Order: sequence, then structure tokens, then C-alpha cells
Amino acid sequence: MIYQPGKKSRINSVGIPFVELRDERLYVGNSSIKNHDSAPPLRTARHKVSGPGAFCGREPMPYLALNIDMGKRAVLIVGGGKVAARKLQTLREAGAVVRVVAPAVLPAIREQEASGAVTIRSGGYETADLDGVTLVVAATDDPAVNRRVALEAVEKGILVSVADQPEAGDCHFPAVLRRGGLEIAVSTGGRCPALAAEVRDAIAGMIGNDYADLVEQLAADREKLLTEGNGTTYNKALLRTKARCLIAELSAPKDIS
Ligand SMILES: C[C@@]1(CC(=O)O)c2cc3[nH]c(cc4nc(cc5[nH]c(cc(n2)[C@H]1CCC(=O)O)[C@@](C)(CC(=O)O)[C@@H]5CCC(=O)O)C(CC(=O)O)=C4CCC(=O)O)c(CCC(=O)O)c3CC(=O)O
Ligand SMILES: NC(=O)C1=CN([C@@H]2O[C@H](COP(=O)(O)OP(=O)(O)OC[C@H]3O[C@@H](n4cnc5c(N)ncnc54)[C@H](O)[C@@H]3O)[C@@H](O)[C@H]2O)C=CC1
Repeated sequence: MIYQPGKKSRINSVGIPFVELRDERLYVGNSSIKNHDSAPPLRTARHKVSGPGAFCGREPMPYLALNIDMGKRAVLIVGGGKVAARKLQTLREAGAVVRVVAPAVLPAIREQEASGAVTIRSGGYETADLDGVTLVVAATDDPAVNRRVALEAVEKGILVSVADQPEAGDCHFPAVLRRGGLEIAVSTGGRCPALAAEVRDAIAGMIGNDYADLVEQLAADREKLLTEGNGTTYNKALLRTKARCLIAELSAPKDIS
């Protein structure tokens, strides 16, 4: 089916033609996806008045993009389901020491206990679970528990990311692309995570593994330059120019004859 502007067509609540929710199934073109969610299809928009993500004029107030070395930091994940497993993976990749607390934990999480980088306490969340952690991720399927975790963390000055009520916390996870030492993080500030993931995937098609070599090569050049003491202005001009040239080389069509 082709969308023809002006012709009568089925339009869903977000204005995508030929996508329709009917009898618990999502119809997209000729195929359909089962809707497993029991939640009502509509929810009220969040109208934030203060804090990151709040609106200042037309633009949402930006978050601070900051790369944190989590190697020496303890993190608590409250919940042991699918979302907790994804956040655990991300946190472990960043070297964090993670504690998980939940009455039921997925095998994918349980299996990681043997590595020593994850400890698991079976049971419901308790305030004492927050002791000594830098960051807490509230990812249970109980909104009241997630909210309690958020309130208690904020009170104690602990950073908190809340899976179902991001506005109750103060940070969130972006969609990330890694090419060796190059990291690209994409965020919509919680407004549409699926878009962040799609943008990341689109960038992945443009930024290949060659970029990992670029980082290595330029980092070695820079290391050498810093020992030569030519000054920041000189180093900046040289490294920016070389980076630009190498990127152009990667983008140029290859002669494979
Ligand atoms: C605020 C934030 C807090 C946080 O950090 O968790 C948050 C919140 C929520 N996500 C929800 C749903 C979905 N999240 C994803 C996917 C991802 N979500 C991620 C981050 C974030 N999600 C943070 C904002 C990041 C930003 O905006 O840029 C990614 C990028 C990174 C990661 O998770 O590591 C990861 C990409 C994974 C990858 O790498 O591919 C998909 C799509 C998919 O799975 O493909 C869906 C289904 C479609 C949809 O609903 O949008 C819901 C509703 C839950 C419900 O329906 O009950 C909430 C709660 C709410 O919005 O209230
Ligand atoms: N931020 C994001 O990227 C996304 C967030 N969500 C939201 O994340 C939440 C979790 O989703 P899933 O992982 O799919 O759920 P799930 O049902 O797979 O797991 C829920 C987990 O919470 C645990 N739990 C329940 N009560 C608890 C308590 N008192 N203390 C500690 N743990 C407790 C359960 O034992 C279970 O391990 C939901 O609210 C969902 O709406 C869903 C999709 C994406």
C-alpha cells in the first residue's frame, strides 16, 4: 500500500499512515505485531516545570553530557527483569560494580554473579540497599517502588535513573555506538528512546570500524605532540587538520580496480 496524501486513509494516534492498533494487534502495512501491553493505550503528556528536561521556551533544557569512569563506583539496580538486564549490561561494560536487589531475577542476570562483578540480594527493595552507591537504577515493574527508590535516592544525594518515570530521577541512559575508543551517545532526553536507538543505528551505517583505527592513530600522534611542547594552538591546528583529512579519506570512494 502506498500513502497518498489527501486520500482517505487509516492514520494512528501519532499520524503514521497504515499503522493501526486493532484487537490488541498492531497492523503495519500487511503485517501485524501482537500488543502484549495491558496498559491503557493513551497516557497524559508530562509537563515538566523544573529540572533537566523541563521546557525553557520551545527547547527542552539540555542535560549534562558527561562521561563517567564507573570503575571505582558501586551501582544498585532495583529489579531483576528485562530492563534491569539491559542496564546491567551497559553498567558492566563501563566497569561498574553492580548490586541487584529483586525478589525474582532473570537467569541472564543470575549467571553473572559468578564473575564477581555482580552481587544479588533476593528480596524486595530496602532503604539500606542504597548504602555506598553512587548511582541507582529503579527498574521494577511496580511504579510505587520505583518512586520510593527515586525519592530516597534524591534525599541522600545519590544519582537515580527511573525506568518508568524518568522525571522522578535525574539521569538516564542514552543509545550508544562504540568503535574502539570512539563513543557516540544519542539521547532524546527521555522524549522518544526508540528514536535515539534508530538515530544510533543510522549513525552506525556511516561510522565504520575504521574509526577505531583512527582513534588509535591520532591518539598516538597526540601523545607524541604533547611531549614535544609545541603549545596548544599548534597541536589543535595540526590534530584537527589531520583528523579532518583522515575522515575525508575514509569517506572517499575506494578504488578497488
Ligand atoms: C528516560 C529513559 C530512562 C532510562 O534510562 O531507562 C527511558 C525511558 C523509557 N523507555 C521506555 C520504552 C522504550 N525504551 C526503549 C529503548 C531504550 N531506552 C533507552 C533509554 C531510555 N528509556 C531513557 C531515555 C533515553 C532517550 O530518550 O534518549 C535506551 C536508549 C538506552 C538503554 O536502555 O540503555 C534504549 C535503546 C536500546 C538500544 O540500545 O537499542 C524502547 C525501544 C526499544 O526497546 O527498541 C522502548 C519502547 C518504545 C517506547 O515506549 O518508546 C519507556 C516506556 C516503558 C513502558 O512502556 O512501560 C520509558 C519510560 C517513559 O518514557 O516514561
Ligand atoms: N527505561 C526503559 O528503557 C524501559 C522501561 N520500561 C519500564 O521498566 C519497568 C521494568 O520493566 P521490565 O524489566 O520489562 O519488567 P519485568 O517484569 O521483566 O521485571 C520486573 C522486576 O521487578 C522486580 N520487582 C518487583 N517488585 C520489586 C521490589 N519491591 N523490589 C525489587 N524488585 C522488585 C521483579 O522481581 C522483576 O525482577 C516497567 O515499569 C516498564 O514499564 C519498559 C521498557 C523500556
